[in-house]
Amino acid sequence: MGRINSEELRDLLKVYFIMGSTNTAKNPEEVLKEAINGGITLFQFREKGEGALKGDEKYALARQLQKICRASSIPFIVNDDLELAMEIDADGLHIGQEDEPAERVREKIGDKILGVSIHTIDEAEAAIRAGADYFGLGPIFPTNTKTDTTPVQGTSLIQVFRKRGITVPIVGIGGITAQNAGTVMKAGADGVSVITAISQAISVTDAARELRKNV
Ligand SMILES: Nc1nc(C(F)(F)F)ncc1COP(=O)(O)OP(=O)(O)O
Ligand SMILES: [Mg+2]
Repeated sequence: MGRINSEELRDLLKVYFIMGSTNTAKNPEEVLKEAINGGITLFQFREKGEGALKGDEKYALARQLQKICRASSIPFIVNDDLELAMEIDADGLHIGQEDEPAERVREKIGDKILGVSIHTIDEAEAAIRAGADYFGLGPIFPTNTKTDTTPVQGTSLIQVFRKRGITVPIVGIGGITAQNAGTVMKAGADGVSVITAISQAISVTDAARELRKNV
C-alpha cells in the first residue's frame, strides 16, 4: 500500500470532521452517519476532556464509528491514542507536540496517515523530517471546544508557511464554520477541521453540506 500521496490527502482533508462522545448531546453514531451524508471527506475520533469515555467503552465507540466510516469508505483517524489506533487498525493517527515524538510514532504506525498539530516553523520542519503526512494549524478562530489552546492565530500562520514554500497538506482547526471556511482555504489551507459546527448543528447533514460547498 505505501504512504498516502499528498494529492490524495489534500482531497481527504477538505471537510475533516472531528468528534468524540462529549461533542454532542445526540447519539455520536447518528451524528457521524448524518455528517457522512452531508459530504464530510475524513473523520477523526477524538475522545478527550471532561466526561470522555475510557478503556472498553472508548474502544467500543471507536469500533462502532470506524464501522460507519468503513461502510462509506471514509478514512478513520484516531486522535492521540496510538495503542487504540493500532488495536483497531485505524487509517491514521493525529498527534500534538505533547504526545509521543513523531519519529517514534512513525516507526510504530508504518504507512498509516500521520497528522501533527503545528504552531511554529520549527515544529513544522521537525514534523516533516519525522514523516508527518499533514499539519493541523490552529486555533484559527476562538473555540470553546479545546480549552488548552495556544493563542488564536487567524490565518496568518497558514500564509507564512505557504510563503516559505511549505507544501505539506495543511488543515485549519479552531472555530471554523461554513461562514469563515472560505478565508481559511484562501489563506492556503487544503481543508478545514470542524467539531462544533457539525456535531452541534440543528441539521448535521445540512451543516456538513454547507461546509463542503464552501471549501
Ligand atoms: N485533534 C486535532 N486534530 C487536528 C487536525 F489537524 F486533525 F485537524 N488538529 C489539532 C488537533 C488537536 O488535538 P488535541 O489532542 O486536542 O491537542 P494537541 O494538538 O495539543 O495534541
Ligand atoms: Mg493531542
